[in-house]
Amino acid sequence: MTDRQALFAALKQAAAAKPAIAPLFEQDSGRFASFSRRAAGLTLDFSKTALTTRSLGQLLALARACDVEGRRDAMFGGETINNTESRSVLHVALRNAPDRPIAVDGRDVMPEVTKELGRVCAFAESVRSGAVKGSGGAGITDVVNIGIGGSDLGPVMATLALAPYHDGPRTHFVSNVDPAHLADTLKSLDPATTLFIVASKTFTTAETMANAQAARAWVAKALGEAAVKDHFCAVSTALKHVEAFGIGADRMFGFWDWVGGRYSLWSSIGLSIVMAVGEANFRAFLGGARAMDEHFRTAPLADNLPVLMGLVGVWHRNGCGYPARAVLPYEQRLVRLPAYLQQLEMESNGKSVTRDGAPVRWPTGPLVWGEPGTNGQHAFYQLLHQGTDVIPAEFLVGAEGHEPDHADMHAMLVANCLAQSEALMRGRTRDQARDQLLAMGRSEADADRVAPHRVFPGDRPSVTILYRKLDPATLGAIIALYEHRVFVEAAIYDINAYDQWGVELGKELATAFLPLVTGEKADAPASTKGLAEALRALQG
Ligand SMILES: O=P(O)(O)OC[C@H]1O[C@H](O)[C@H](O)[C@@H](O)[C@@H]1O
Repeated sequence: MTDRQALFAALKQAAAAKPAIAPLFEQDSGRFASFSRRAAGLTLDFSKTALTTRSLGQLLALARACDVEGRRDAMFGGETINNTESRSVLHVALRNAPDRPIAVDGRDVMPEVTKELGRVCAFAESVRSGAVKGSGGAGITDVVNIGIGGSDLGPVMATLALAPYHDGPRTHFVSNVDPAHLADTLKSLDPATTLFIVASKTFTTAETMANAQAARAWVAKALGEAAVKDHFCAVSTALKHVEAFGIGADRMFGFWDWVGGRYSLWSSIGLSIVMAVGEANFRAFLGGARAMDEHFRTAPLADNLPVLMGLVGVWHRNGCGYPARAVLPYEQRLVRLPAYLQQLEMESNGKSVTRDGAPVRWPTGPLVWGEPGTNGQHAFYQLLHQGTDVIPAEFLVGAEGHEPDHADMHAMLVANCLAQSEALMRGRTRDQARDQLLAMGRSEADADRVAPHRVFPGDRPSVTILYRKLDPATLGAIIALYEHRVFVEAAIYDINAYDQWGVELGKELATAFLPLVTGEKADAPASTKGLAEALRALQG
């Protein structure tokens, strides 16, 4: 058995003796080349970390000891690696070449995957062309995806990311059970030209069902009950529930229990994406992910982008003890990437027991958060540069934008991205701060007083992901890179990344507390009763 505790202890030891990052570039002029790798149109630069050839070697040995390759092959081979739900984990099948079989329980899933993708694309294209009409004969101008979690975040993130490729109906997303979300969305829509996609793997999620019923009532009120069938379609694994809602099998698009919710945007859950950007772009998106899958499956560990990104994550979390990481896309259209990654990474690797149910004895997934640059620079970067915690940063930036008339602004964007990783690493000493103040004409006394506030400790690590342009294939490769990075970290932590029992307790209590909130029931735990009573007292 792998003695992970000993391996993590050794990693901590190595991290305790880690060198300062900036001088590593002085000692080795080839550091960028040695500590960056390219695949599937992406370049991963991890040279601005404290990793050395030696500590990287140690991390690669850790990956081997934890059998990352064996686990990876088990996933691609359709084995039941989600052991608490007894399921395979096969989002990779959704973008696999149709002629390469992947078997679950001895049966090739590729024919059904290919067929369902064909149905999704055909339906989306007929909505886009105007062939699918509303009940009154008008074409569809607006599509509203009703879903939450994995049935929302992926499509939201991807449709925003691919805005330059939109040539279909406008897409909207309603997720929150707060009725404000639906109300604000419907305000500008015409029921006669609106199509709702009810997206839910289980078709039992309370928020989604409440929003779907409210949307259904909105359509029925405006157009009559008979119109509902023309204004709804569904994406789910639960045909019976979909039929009970009143959506026919021809308007239901399926997927399978071996697709986790947070890994599902490649499946029929991507219907809203196809509506927005069309079949060819969606297939290019799948193609980008497929290229990353091929790379992850076949490249040696030392050249393997998801493996290296996972190892950098483990180095920072378990070696250096950093509690969080920031995702900082210098790409406005990736505005929802951090939220998407929060679900992908934190719902997958926010676990405290090993696959066998024993308490883990090492930290698992970190807190993930972020915002696009340059906006974040004018908000929270202060803490990244001068706060008391070191928070490794992950920058993403493209060589080109989609606005050729504004290449000058794109150049500013890129310069800011490069400046931030350099500033985090380089820092500024007290003497440098003092000299700068003197050069600005401040008195010696003033310079002495202010200099400590202008010190940047530096030596703060980052990785940078570079790409040519955020096109569909590139987005696919980026998302697949992050998915496999989660996989690598989970393999090293020996946890099951594919269940999410931690979301259950709150849901159970919400159901139990509803009568308390509506005033039908008075007894409740003392800790909650006071809040419920105070809220009721505040009601107008
Ligand atoms: O797609 P659904 O079945 O409606 O599930 C939507 C979401 O809800 C759950 O609470 C899970 O935490 C998520 O992993 C899931 O994506």
